[in-house]
Amino acid sequence: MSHLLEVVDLSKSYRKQQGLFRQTTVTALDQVSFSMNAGETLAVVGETGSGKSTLAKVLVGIEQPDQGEIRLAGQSVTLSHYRKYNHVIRYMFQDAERALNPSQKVGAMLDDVLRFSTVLDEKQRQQKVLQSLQQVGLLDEHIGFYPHMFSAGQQQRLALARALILDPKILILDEALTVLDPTLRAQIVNLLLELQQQRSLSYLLISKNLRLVRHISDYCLVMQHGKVVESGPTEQLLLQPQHPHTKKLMGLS
Ligand SMILES: Nc1ncnc2c1ncn2[C@@H]1O[C@H](COP(=O)(O)OP(=O)(O)OP(=O)(O)O)[C@@H](O)[C@H]1O
Repeated sequence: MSHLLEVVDLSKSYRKQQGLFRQTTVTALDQVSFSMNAGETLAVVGETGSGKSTLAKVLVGIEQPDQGEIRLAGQSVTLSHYRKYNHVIRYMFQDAERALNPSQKVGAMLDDVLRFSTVLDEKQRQQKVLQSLQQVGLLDEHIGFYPHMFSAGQQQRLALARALILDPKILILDEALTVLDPTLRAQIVNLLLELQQQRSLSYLLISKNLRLVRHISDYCLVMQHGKVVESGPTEQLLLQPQHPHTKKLMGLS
């Protein structure tokens, strides 16, 4: 049977202007390959600039790869299908507060996602909005709130509701829990684990927090300069790191 997500030889470079006349090329992804199954959590770790966020952006179609292939349940995905597959992979941004439009009420914000990506009628959309708030522990009355009226933890829940409203199969958490204090982080992690069990959701967790990676991920990719330098089951990888970069991230060298 095919994997839920297969990434094959994905590469992406950026051109950077240096001064007036010089351009340099930065290789953000260099032939990255991996796969993941339904209900699994894959962590992507690596130092700043190793290509983690670029990988996330390519997966959700914000950036286009130069080369390589993304397959969802065995089917090759191209950007022209973005509207179709943006249901399947959703992205949860680093900073929930900044990612939420401050001038839009919660109900309208969630409704916009449905209006853009589904053919549901108004009543069905309203039901879906309420459902998505409830599943992350928010209340029906929150539809009339603006994002700034929420606490940091509630904003994180709201960002999660927006990411989940299209019933994705894969959720990318790009340092999404970094800004939270440990108590709030633990609450959101528990919620994520609950949702994963209920819906067989897969997470791609981008994090520098190796304790979190150890706690919630099944597999781990270690990236350096756009390449995957080590990968494997998280427990084993963190117990017996082989690559010098993994050891450095763990503070062992
Ligand atoms: N839009 C862009 N234009 C030019 N270069 C970029 C762009 N986005 C990323 N880069 C470069 O690509 C490389 C990979 O960046 P990326 O943000 O993917 O790394 P990262 O591992 O996510 O880093 P961090 O942990 O700091 O978020 C870096 O050298 C970065 O400077």
